[in-house]
Amino acid sequence: MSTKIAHDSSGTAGVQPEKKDRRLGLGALTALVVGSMIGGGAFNLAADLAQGANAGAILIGWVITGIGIIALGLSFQNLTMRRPDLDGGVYSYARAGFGQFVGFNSAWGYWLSAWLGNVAYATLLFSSVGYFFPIFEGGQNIASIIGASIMLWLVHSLILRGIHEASMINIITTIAKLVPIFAFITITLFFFNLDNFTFDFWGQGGFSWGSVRDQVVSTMLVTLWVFIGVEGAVVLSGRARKRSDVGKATVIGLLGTLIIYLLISVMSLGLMNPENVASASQPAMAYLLESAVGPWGAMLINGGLVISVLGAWLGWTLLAAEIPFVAGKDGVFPKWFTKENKNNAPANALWLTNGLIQLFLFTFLFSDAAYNFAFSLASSAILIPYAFSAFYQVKVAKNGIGYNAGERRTRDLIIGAVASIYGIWLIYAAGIDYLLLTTLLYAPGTLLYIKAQRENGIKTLTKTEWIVASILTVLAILAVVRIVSGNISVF
Ligand SMILES: NC(=[NH2+])NCCC[C@H](N)C(=O)O
Repeated sequence: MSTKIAHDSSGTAGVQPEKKDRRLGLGALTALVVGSMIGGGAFNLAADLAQGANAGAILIGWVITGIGIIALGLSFQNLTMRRPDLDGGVYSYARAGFGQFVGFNSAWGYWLSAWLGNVAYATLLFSSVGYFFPIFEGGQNIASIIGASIMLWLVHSLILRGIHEASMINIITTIAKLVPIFAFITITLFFFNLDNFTFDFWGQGGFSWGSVRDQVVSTMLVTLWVFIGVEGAVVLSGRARKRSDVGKATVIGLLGTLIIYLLISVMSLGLMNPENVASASQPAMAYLLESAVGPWGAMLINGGLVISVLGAWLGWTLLAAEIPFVAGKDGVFPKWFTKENKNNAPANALWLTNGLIQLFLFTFLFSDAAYNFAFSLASSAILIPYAFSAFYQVKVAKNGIGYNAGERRTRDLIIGAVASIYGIWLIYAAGIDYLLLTTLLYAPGTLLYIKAQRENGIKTLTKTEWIVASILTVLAILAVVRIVSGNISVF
């Protein structure tokens, strides 16, 4: 993954700093865009989808996600073009369009999602390591927590020393993830059994609107999770050698990723019936391939996963520290977050981020589906920054912000509208429980916002800010009540 947030320390990177002006052809660019979205989610995708849905609903889920994500991706691309001055990443659109408080919450949500995603990566990583070293089996036992903690602080110290993502690391991890995934798709093609795929196609023995709707809804946080990173992927398209390739690379990259995900889920359901896919051990892709070709299949996938997730972990840690750092510089987060060490690493932001990850690693002990829980939270948390970016796209197109006089804007308006509808639909689909949990994570943010505003010389919240903050707090309390009373099963 990669982002447009440029940290002003590129000259001091410990590992080859990436050249800013490296231009790419369409092929290389597409690989980069695809590779930046695929991290770990792909490797357990089939099981995560099959847990709540059968083939028919899964296909519908992909159609909705495809339309929504492409609209969102194109919105990000358009916003990059119309507002080149906003280089703080995703949250800066929310702020430009809807003010400081919305900007703050978008940065907060994006940050939450970034590190919660790494919690998910930790358990996924160790479930794969557990294939080779059974002591870690399952990826969420005490050994895995210790292993993940060591990894966490290793990455931490590397970043404190000033390491950046190097293009070499990107190339290696991109190959390491794409080769096993393509191998999986190609091999399972030969084992595809239409009877498996059509088995109980609509679930519950036949089609019914209510059941299919519920199934589709159940896939939405999963399909979103695997597309997180789309905002950074789009920015990569800007590195096209030819100007005309920028838009093409975005669409081809997004469609390519969609097709890969679609094939992973379809091929898995062709291999065995939905119940068996759903109950495959984590990471499902490894065990599905093993069932077809024997142990080397699992080795290939698990090996690829380990490299892929390590790369993504590093990338998302850099980003997770970068978000509050940049927001701090913009006065949206407290100044505390802007502290750098002598290697120009955002030290305070990094310590807080990794400290929280460490804390959340302990939840593995109480959880029986740690990976699922963590990525669902990461997906829910990112809804605010994504939705407000989509809303801003509508605003930009409607008011002609950054457009030449007389330039046509209808297409962009439609794209923004579709992305906005997708965003709102996701909020509905996330379900009340995840929304309540998310408010629990958003509510404490308000305290930081108040601090940041004080530093800006603004002593009181505005009336709207009070109202929103109060609603958040009430919902957060409700979340706690429901957790304590056992109505939301967190673990
Ligand atoms: N650490 C994170 N926040 N990762 C989010 C990116 C998830 C990515 N799309 C994946 O499938 O793995």
